[in-house]
Amino acid sequence: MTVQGGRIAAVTAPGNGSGTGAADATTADCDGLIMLPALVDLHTHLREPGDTASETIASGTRAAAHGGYSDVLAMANCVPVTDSPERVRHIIERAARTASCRVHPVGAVTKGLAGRELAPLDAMAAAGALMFSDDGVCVDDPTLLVQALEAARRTGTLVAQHAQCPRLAERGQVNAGAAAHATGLPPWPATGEEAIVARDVVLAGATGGRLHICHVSTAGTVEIVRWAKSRGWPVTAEVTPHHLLLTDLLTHDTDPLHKVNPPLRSAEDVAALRAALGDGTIDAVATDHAPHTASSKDRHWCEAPFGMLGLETALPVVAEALGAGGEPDWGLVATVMSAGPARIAGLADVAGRPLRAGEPATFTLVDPRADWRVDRTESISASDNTPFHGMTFRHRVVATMVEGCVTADIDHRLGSRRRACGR
Ligand SMILES: NC(=O)N[C@@H](CC(=O)O)C(=O)O
Ligand SMILES: [Zn+2]
Ligand SMILES: [Zn+2]
Repeated sequence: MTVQGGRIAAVTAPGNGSGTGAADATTADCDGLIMLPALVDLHTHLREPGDTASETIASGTRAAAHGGYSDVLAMANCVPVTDSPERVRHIIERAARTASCRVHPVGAVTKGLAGRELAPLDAMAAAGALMFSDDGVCVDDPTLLVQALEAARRTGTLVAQHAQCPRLAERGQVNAGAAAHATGLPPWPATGEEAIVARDVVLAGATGGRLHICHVSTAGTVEIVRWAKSRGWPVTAEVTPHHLLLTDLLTHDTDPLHKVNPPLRSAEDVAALRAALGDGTIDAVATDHAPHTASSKDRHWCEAPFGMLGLETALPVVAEALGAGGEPDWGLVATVMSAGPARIAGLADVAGRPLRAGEPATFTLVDPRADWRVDRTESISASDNTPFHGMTFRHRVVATMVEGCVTADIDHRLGSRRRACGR
């Protein structure tokens, strides 16, 4: 491939020379690597402002670039909450100065994520918010959700719901069933997710406002989303890499590294989630990258916060989950990690583009023979709460380019462009 002026100038077949040879073009030896459109994450927690000990826009987006991402949507549960046009603009301005990938703020649905009063959604959309979510908590009041969905329809945005019924999952810590029995910890039942999703898809259908379901974790939710889509309702859904690979068996050890919302579920749920990605019921993989400091995670399970890292390991984990130890369907991976999320966020003009001449040079390179052993001490994120520590993955992201600028390059294959871009 040849890149010029931030765009793909020519695509050459493997082993077929290096393109145009123009003086200002850069070529790199990528033989044996897989090239994908750079990834788009609908669900990242960057923690800035508020909790910069666990992550900053700079550290989180560096982790994103090393994970193959060109774009992340930054969730609103910062301190202060992203619940005003000023807060949206503040994040856009901070990202312009410090980020290694494009950052798109998510606006809160309710002021302070308190679930009582609608935030100024129209003004936040005008300021650049692409999506609205109270993620971390559920928008429990259906009248507020209806108003938010109406605002989403008016502004061409969408509402992402953290589906967790506050009453049904009130004290929930681990998946209901075997994990709750083995650990003695309070159960977090599938109904706590499914009851909210069933209600909300009806509201999306009634209002015509686009609804996105965050981190789907159960086979029952998959069925509800499938039903909603069959009715033509404006519903999309995401699944996390960890819910595609890990099961609730891991939580039996009560290591808070395995504590996440929603909880890790059963092997049957994992199988249903994989199948739903394959048949299009689930539209996207989203990391729900949730950094937490070592001191906050190094506590008894019940006192530790929910959440795990995701950006740096997402691609290898998804490749493993979908490829069963071999090569996954890379077309499917590109759809669910790049083009699909770009379309949902309204970024399809700039992200998730096909890799052909004339398109932006925005791609990621994957080594399919890396046998990469994840080591939490090498985390690029400011936190290291990965549940994949010590696991070996066949694939590894080795470089990322966004509009011709190198944003990650672990083997220095694309080195010359980094200097040209001043990053
Ligand atoms: N997923 C989590 O377990 N935690 C997230 C919040 C969320 O996504 O619900 C966080 O912000 O830490
Ligand atoms: Zn959530
Ligand atoms: Zn989240």
